[in-house]
Amino acid sequence: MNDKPLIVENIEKSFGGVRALRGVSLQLEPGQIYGLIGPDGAGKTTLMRIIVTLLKADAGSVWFLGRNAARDITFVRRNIGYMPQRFSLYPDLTVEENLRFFGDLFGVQPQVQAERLQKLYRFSRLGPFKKRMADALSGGMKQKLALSCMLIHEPAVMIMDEPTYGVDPVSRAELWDILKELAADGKTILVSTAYMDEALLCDHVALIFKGKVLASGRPQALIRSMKQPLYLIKTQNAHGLYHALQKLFAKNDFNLFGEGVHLFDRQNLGMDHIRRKLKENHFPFDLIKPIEPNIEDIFLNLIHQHGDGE
Ligand SMILES: Nc1ncnc2c1ncn2[C@@H]1O[C@H](COP(=O)(O)OP(=O)(O)OP(=O)(O)O)[C@@H](O)[C@H]1O
Repeated sequence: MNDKPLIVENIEKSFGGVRALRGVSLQLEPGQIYGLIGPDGAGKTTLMRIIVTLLKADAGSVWFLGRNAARDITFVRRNIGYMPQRFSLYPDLTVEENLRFFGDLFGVQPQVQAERLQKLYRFSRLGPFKKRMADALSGGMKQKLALSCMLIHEPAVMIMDEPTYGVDPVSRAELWDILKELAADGKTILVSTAYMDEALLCDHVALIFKGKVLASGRPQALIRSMKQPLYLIKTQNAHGLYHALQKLFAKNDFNLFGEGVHLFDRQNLGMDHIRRKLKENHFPFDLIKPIEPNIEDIFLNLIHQHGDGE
C-alpha cells in the first residue's frame, strides 16, 4: 500500500453549472511544503474541503496516509489538521482557553496539553499574551493562534487555506517561519495562497486556475522552464504603455506590473528591434532591459497559453 501523506487523483467537482475542479491531481511527500497557488475562485478552498472530507467530490479520489479518505472519514479527521480561511476562534476566550478548548476537542489529555502549550507559545511567540482575549489580538496574532489551535493534536499532515491572507508583512514572514519549522520537523503541509511571492517559499507548487492545475513542480524549476526572452519596459505611465502595446503585439505577449510592462518576446524579435518599434511609434517608455521571469510571469504565461483557462 502507498502510504504517501496525501495523494489526490483526478478530482472533479461542480456546483450547478460551475466546474470548480476539473481533474485535479497532486502528490505530497513527507516533510514537504506544497503550495496551491491561484487567484480567488481558482478552486483552492473546494479542493481542501474535499481533502479534509467536508465536501464530496463528484469523481476522483483522495488517499490520506494510504487510506481512501472518502471511506475512512474518521481516520482523516483525527489525523489531519485543517485551518480554514475563516477560522473560528472563540473571541471571548483567552489565548490559553482557546488552545485548551481545541485540545479537549481533539481528546488531548490535560497534562499533555500543558506541555504542548509551552511548545506552541514558544514558536508562535504568543506566551506573553496567553491571558488576552482572542478578540483583542492583532490579525497576525489571530492567525498564529488559529494555527496553534490546529497543531495542538500534532497532526502529521496539515491543510491550510490562505493562512497569510490579509496579514501584515511581518506576521506573514513569521507564519512562514513557523511553517518551515514544522516541515523541518517532518510535518507535511498543503498551503494555499493568492500571493505569488509566497510560491518561492514552498518546496513544490501547483499553479491552479479555473479548477485546473496548469503546472506543478519546484518553483525554481518552473521559472527555469520559461525559454522565451522576457523584457521589462520601464515607464512612468504603465497603463498608457500597456494599451499602446496592444497595437504592436498580441495580447498574450505582455503583462502589466507596477514598474512597467513585462514583454515576452515570443517571435524572437530581439531587444533592439522592439526598442526601435517603441520609439517609431512614440510609445512612452524610459528603458527596456532583459529580466528573469518571476512566478507571476510564469503563471500569466500559462493562463494565456491555456486560452485564459477556457
Ligand atoms: N458552495 C458553493 N456553491 C456554488 N459555487 C461554489 C461553492 N463553493 C465554491 N463555488 C465556486 O467554485 C469556484 C471555486 O471556488 P473556491 O472557493 O474553491 O476558490 P478559491 O480558489 O478557494 O478562491 P477563494 O480564495 O476566493 O475562496 C468558484 O467559482 C466559486 O464561486
